Amino acid sequence: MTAQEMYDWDQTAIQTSGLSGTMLMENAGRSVSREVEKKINRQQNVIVLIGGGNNGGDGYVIARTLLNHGYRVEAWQVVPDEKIHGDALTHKEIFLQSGYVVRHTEDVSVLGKDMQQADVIIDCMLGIGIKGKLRSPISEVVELVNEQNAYTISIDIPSGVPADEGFGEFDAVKADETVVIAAPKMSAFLESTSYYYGKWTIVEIGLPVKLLPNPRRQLWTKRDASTTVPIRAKHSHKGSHGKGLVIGGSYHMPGSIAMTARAALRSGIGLLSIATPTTAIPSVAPFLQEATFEPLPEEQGVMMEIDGVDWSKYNGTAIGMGMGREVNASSIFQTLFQHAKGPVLIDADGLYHVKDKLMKYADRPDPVILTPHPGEFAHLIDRSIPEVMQSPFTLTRGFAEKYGVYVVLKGPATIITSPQGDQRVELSGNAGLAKGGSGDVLSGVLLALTLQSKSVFDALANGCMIHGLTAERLTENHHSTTGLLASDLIEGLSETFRTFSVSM
Ligand SMILES: NC(=O)C1=CN([C@@H]2O[C@H](COP(=O)(O)OP(=O)(O)OC[C@H]3O[C@@H](n4cnc5c(N)ncnc54)[C@H](O)[C@@H]3O)[C@@H](O)[C@H]2O)[C@@H](O)CC1
Ligand SMILES: [K+]
Repeated sequence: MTAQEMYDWDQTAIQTSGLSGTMLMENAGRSVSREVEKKINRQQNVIVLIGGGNNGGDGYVIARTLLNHGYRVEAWQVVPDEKIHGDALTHKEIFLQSGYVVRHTEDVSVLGKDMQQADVIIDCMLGIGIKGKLRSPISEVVELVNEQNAYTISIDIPSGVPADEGFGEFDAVKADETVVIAAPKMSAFLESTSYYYGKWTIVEIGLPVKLLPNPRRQLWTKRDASTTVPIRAKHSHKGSHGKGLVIGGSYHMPGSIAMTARAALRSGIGLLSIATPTTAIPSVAPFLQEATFEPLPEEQGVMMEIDGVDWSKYNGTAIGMGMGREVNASSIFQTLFQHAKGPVLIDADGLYHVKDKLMKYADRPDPVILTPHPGEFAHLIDRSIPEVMQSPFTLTRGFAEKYGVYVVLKGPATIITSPQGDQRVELSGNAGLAKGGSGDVLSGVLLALTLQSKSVFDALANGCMIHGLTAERLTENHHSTTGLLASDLIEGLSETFRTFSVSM
């Protein structure tokens, strides 16, 4: 969610449900404490750092709850008294009237000395209300926190991190973990900000789900996948699972198309054919006994055209992997969009070629799916990679709506956007995927699932999850993130599918 969506949810709840701000703050503090108590023990010295807004108010509830439960806690208010007001002031008073002591000092170095004795720091200085550069004294305290060895748990957001996307430079607490209140904010998913969160978990604080504003963004979970990954019917035949065509490869680059094809086969596609230059076939064929071939006319090892393909045989296509940049793209994409039936997935070199052709073709009745990494997406929209990384949600939504396409923006948090602008974020995977070939594998998984699912959107989210979970599982067992190869992923897919459904 964005900060504004959070405030709207909060306000609607308070105005219409009868819940008050102080009740929600009590709930938040208690839910967070329950989570924090899993990580700390009563011998440890805990410091709660309290700022001037409602994040600080949560801090007062957390400090009181932990003290009531017998933990060793010091509550440090890091802003002057006049900054504390509203619900936060109410909870400060409850804290004091419970017989507990608030510490504050004009001199940050006194707090610094105290922090050196701390085993755990709970950071409740700033949440979604941060505006602009950090001001004193919080700026100094943030610096101090980051110098300590203490285990740091931030509440809602590591203090200093902006809630929303679109921000550049900032200073912030580097948390070991973050307990997120009610719903993850956009910055939990961006490469430049997610690092500050450490590991994060979400706590529920009693905001009525029915009053949730619809952000049209959803975190895709295993539970979502388990109800939507296609189940193979007992009496199905090969034709019911899709007849896919993958177009790509070249004499010098035959491997990527082979990986896409093999991944599609391992993801349950019914029939698969590979359209690739004639001279590339001998090097690809031995890995793909289950596939058939559409030999393409070529010049110097790259495909020239795809006019000879028998389109009536296929109901879905993936194009681009290893096709090279020297091809006659205009002719190839014209033929493709004129004749290909069913979904068309465009990846890798295909994305390079399709840039100025999208306007013309995206109004086809069947879905078009683009699967760029940030570099490829930056090229597509004429922006820099840092700009893409700073605002991936807004930029992909704008693009998908403009061209009427699905976009799968790949990364540690993969963002999947529908032509209507609905978005899903998928978080599985690890550094083992940051290698050549893993994108080719993903394309194959996505093509196969798209042809077997009722919903393209579900297929894309599930495909990303299965791909990522496979990497996680393989690196837990035999492999390392260093040594994991894209081809290992393909062989690992089968096992991942087993975990998802009984008869897939
Ligand atoms: N439904 C909700 O949204 C709920 C939110 N709660 C908490 O409330 C937080 C939001 O509260 P607020 O809106 O009061 O915002 P914050 O508590 O995040 O911050 C506002 C305070 O920070 C100061 N500040 C802003 N920018 C600063 C900067 N650059 N340097 C130094 N100080 C700065 C402001 O002067 C103000 O005192 C959430 O993050 C969450 O922790 C909970 O209390 C429960 C309910
Ligand atoms: K915080």
